[in-house]
Amino acid sequence: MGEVQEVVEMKKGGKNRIARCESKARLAILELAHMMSVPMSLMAVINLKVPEAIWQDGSNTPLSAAQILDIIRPSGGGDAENLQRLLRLLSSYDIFLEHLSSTAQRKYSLTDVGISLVDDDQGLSYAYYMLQHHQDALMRAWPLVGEAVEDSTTEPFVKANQESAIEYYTKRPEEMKLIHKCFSGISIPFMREMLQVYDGFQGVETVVDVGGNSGVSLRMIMDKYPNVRKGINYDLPQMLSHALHIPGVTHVGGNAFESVPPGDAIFIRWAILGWTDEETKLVFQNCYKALPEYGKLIVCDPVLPEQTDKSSSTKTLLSGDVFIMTMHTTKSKHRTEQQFKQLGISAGFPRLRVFYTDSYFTVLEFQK
Ligand SMILES: C[S@@+](CC[C@H](N)C(=O)[O-])C[C@H]1O[C@@H](n2cnc3c(N)ncnc32)[C@H](O)[C@@H]1O
Repeated sequence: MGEVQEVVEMKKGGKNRIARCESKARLAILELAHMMSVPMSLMAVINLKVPEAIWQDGSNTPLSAAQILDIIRPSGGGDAENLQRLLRLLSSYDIFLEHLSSTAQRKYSLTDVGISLVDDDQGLSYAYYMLQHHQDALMRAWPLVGEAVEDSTTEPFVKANQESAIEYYTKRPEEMKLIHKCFSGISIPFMREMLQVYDGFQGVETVVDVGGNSGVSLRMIMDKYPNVRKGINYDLPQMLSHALHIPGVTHVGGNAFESVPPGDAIFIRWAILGWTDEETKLVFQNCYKALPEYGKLIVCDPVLPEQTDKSSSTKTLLSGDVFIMTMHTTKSKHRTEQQFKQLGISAGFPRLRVFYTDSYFTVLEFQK
């Protein structure tokens, strides 16, 4: 049998189909099957405070697993060989940089990705996003993801935990604290970068941040734009417990599905993904009512590409979409630019300008 004929037979499902499956395809499946080792190992090194042990206030000196163990367990104990196994795996995912000596001794420093896990001077880092995404309640919901297909009336999180995420976390202040740290840890670096390139807050006096949480985005907007003299941080009452004291900012508890306070510009960052199309339309209509003529609704949300390619940004956006389907309502979602445009039009916003300022979040400016 010729080679082409063999491939045709294989694709048709001949009896030796699996045996003849290309080695690249077999490897791809094994990589996916082992994928869980990656986030779990990353969680382990974060919990063991390995990034801080290597970072040491910026020295980032390469250390062996045994040296790291001496720092994280000063009273002794621990298994250096097993720690090294985690470090090797995570080096292959660009968290650590492996330094292999001629005597086969391995040492590890942090890459840029690894450095993003170390707390900054405000006590924030990307580690909290990682920790929050693997909290126990979420880990209980993951095995039920397929049920979002079979019965989309109840989200997997509720099936696993018998209550919605907001009800669950409101009762657990320690876990809620982690969520707030996760939000700020993600939002501050994004806002810093966005404010360098997006100037849509010029000439605006009052900004309402819908779903603003701690108010940290408003603080950064007002620091950069002194013309914004009044900020209203509008969030669900139970989410305002960690609101910051910021001169010029009033924290208002309320539900955007019911109403939105008036302002010259309304900002909604990283909240729409948690809403269904109907809920988003409702909030957009409330924003439309709350804005003056030519007022702006400025949205920052993940925006899906139309084409499904294999880039890491597409993979991250699509895996985030499945996360939201599992943990929020099954019909909350990441959207394409076209879907956002249609939602804007359905609520009365005729114009949309899109600014791709970051590889994950996009700025969408709807004008009344
Ligand atoms: C992922 S967090 C983002 C927080 C903040 N905007 C940021 O970028 O860090 C989403 C926020 O939207 C708020 N939110 C969700 N639904 C809301 C609603 N119906 N009305 C007001 N706020 C809401 C949540 O309480 C939460 O604080």
